[in-house]
Amino acid sequence: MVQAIVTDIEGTTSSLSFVKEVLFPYSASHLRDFLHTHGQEPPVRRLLDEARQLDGDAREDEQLVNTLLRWIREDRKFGALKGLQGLLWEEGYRRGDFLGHVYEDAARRLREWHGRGIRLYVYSSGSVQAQVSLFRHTAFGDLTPLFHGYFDTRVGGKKEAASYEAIRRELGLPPADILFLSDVREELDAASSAGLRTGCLARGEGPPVDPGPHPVARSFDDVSL
Ligand SMILES: CSCCC(=O)C(=O)COP(=O)(O)O
Ligand SMILES: [Mg+2]
Repeated sequence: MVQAIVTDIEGTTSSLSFVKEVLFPYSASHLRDFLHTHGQEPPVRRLLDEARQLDGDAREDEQLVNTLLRWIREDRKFGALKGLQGLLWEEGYRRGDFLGHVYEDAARRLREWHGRGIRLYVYSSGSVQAQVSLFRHTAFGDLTPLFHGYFDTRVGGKKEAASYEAIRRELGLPPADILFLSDVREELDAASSAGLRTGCLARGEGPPVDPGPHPVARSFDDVSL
């Protein structure tokens, strides 16, 4: 019996285009201003130091900014970049520059599953801060009360079975009682290797999704527990 659902964001609860055409460009165009205003604050400094360690060449501030901008263009999933984006996007949400996109079927079924006592979690490459901000500011209101917890790449990469084993341990449930939802075959394969149930979202946005052996759903309405 499914007791917990762990969901990906981009391509699963939320559209690819929101992430690629709203969030990423926003972080690129606001990065310099954000660092100018907040660059001396301890959480930001820690993330900048972490980014500097990943790119030994980026000793000067300008070089580091250029490295971060390149990582955004290349969609790199480094924790330091994701942490900075999360802080920067939170400002954007609070200013009302955009809302977190969540598909209607996802918002509705997440509410239904929560009402049935199923524990809901998010696992995304976006930082925990970015995940919370997205679900707090949606067209369907604040969805954060629905979630028990959030995981980002601090628990490990999304294509590694060990990450799902760590999540399972944290949830304290048998793996077969946990359903992982994603639009990326390699993530589903990794979750399945750790013994989790899987569901592949193929929403028809962007390049065709390869479901492999995983049950396919065109929306959360098709997800069977
Ligand atoms: C938390 S919204 C931003 C998502 C993001 O930064 C990203 O890289 C997409 O990651 P996902 O694991 O949700 O596909
Ligand atoms: Mg995804």
